[in-house]
Amino acid sequence: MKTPITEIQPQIDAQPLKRKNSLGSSYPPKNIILTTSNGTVVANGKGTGNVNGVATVTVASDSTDKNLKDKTANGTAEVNGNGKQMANGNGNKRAKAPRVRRKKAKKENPDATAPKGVLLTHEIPELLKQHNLTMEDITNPLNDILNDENLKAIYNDRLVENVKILKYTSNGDGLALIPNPHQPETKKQVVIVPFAMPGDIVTIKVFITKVQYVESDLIKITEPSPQRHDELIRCKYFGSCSGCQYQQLHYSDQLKFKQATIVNAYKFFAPRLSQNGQLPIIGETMPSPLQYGYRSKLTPHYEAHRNADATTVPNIGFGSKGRPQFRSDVVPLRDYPGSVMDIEDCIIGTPIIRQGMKNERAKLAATYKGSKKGATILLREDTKLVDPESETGELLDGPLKGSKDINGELSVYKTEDGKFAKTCVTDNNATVSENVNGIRFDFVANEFFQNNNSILPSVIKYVSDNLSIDSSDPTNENYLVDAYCGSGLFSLSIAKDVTKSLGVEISAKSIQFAKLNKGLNKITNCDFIEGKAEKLFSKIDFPRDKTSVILDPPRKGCDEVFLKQLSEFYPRKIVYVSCNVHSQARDIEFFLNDTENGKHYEVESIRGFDFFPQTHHVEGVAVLKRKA
Ligand SMILES: C[S@@+](CC[C@H](N)C(=O)[O-])C[C@H]1O[C@@H](n2cnc3c(N)ncnc32)[C@H](O)[C@@H]1O
Repeated sequence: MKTPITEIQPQIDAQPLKRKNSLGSSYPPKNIILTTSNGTVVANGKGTGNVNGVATVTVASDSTDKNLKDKTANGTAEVNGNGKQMANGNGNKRAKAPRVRRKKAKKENPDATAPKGVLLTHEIPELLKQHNLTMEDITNPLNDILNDENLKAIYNDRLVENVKILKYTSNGDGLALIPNPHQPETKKQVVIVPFAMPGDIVTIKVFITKVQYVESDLIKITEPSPQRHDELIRCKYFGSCSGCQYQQLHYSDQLKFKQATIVNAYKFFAPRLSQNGQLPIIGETMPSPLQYGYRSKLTPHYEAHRNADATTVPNIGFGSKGRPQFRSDVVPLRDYPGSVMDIEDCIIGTPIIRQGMKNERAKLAATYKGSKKGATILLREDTKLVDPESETGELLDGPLKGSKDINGELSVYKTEDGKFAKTCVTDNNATVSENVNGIRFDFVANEFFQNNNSILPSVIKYVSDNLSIDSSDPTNENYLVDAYCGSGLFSLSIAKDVTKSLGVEISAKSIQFAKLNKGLNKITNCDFIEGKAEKLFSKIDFPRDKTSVILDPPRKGCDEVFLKQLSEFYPRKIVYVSCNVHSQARDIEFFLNDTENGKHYEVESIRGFDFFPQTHHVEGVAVLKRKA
């Protein structure tokens, strides 16, 4: 039996309380806490409800709320201004508010120069500016959505038609504006649509809401962009596999979009240089000689089975990007639990890497007995020089090793010119070789080495041409500093034109191989030291006016300590090679504006190199020279 209400103080409205969400509209909250005879007093679990007064009520002794029942039998409970409840009955026990945890959205705090960081700090604000919108106009009430199933249903899992894709993100995803489903008249949402491109009009399915944007799957292209040429798509996994974004584009358009990525990177991350007219026009992107069949390393993987005893061979391949459907009529995708797609072949891989993938998949299928763990399979090309003098095709760089086919035969690919024999190595710790311009580079299979051999000769030539090394007169002295040198690619490639070079690299293994490669190629004028790039400056005794510097840092770029020391050293020329044009732009902005000698430099040129055709990636090469 319910105990009757003894008192309701006038401060509180006995009408059902409604919670206001941050969009300003009311809807019934989930947690009904107290029941009165004249109405329902409602507050949410954490007591953040819209309760403006204090209510003292007798709590039903048969309340279904266990907390209240236990703690406040025969007593009264107060709802204070914050919606918190306190018992003050004769048991003198204070009832705790029911513990209903409110879900809180996780804060997204990515590195500013990573794709998500670029999206949040630059691409979305720019889009809003171009469409006269404020951040408030597109902000989603994520905390409310997470705590309310009705609201969640309104926001997520919905089809939106006639979405016009406005631009590409730096990650190669389409970006658009759509009406906010809860307040379509007044508010909008920024939506990310992988595989859609600027100019497409599409149907999408929104599947998740974040504070500043929503993510969606591309369902249908109702009106293709004039630049879209789906007939160019060569891979049956394109449009679901997360590896490629640009297969539907003519190659010349891929290069243009990559040029635009660099333009944006400098606009976003070098605003002072941009505004002061201190940047050159971004050059055309240098094409890759091979647009498919170029990748000398792939790392397909598989996930652990949810049921550890299951012996079904898992999907082996690459991650899928959502669950798009726009190509489902072309490629019926095998149902894949988890996010890894079953990929039999990857056509951006070199011939021997593709063969290795086939071999390793077959091997796993034949031997798989269930596993609690997933794994990554390394597929790395190993290139051995064939002795041009030998009629039997003897090798010069040691024996062949690597992935075998199902008959146990080592798979070998011989290049058409007969110069090289290639295998696919799967052992992470094996030593492999690569040959660039006749120079042999050995390195450990899972350590860094550039992945597109076909473009390396033109990259090395471009870097070398821009170092201002004048080797026409042998009495000229030219010095080279190779920061982040890996296993010596640039130093050793340019060694013949310089008096002396010094490379620095943090990976002990890579340095060990840089030294070995120097010996293998009978090069004597290159030194290598292991350590952080800053360590370099205490070791350099090269004359600064005759020294050029190559920088080729990892994605995060250089740190400020290094850039300050570089500026103090004051070399005649700097060529900055980067796989992340955003951190490159940030570093160049810092170097020119915020280091001691930065003001004495100018940016001579910036252009991209297409190391990864069919994908959004672009390598940037920027050249800095001293003004005098
Ligand atoms: C993009 S790779 C370039 C390697 C080489 N230039 C090449 O083309 O083969 C970047 C290299 O920087 C190295 N590295 C990362 N952080 C470093 C640091 N603080 N100081 C020196 N080297 C670093 C990595 O080990 C990696 O080999």
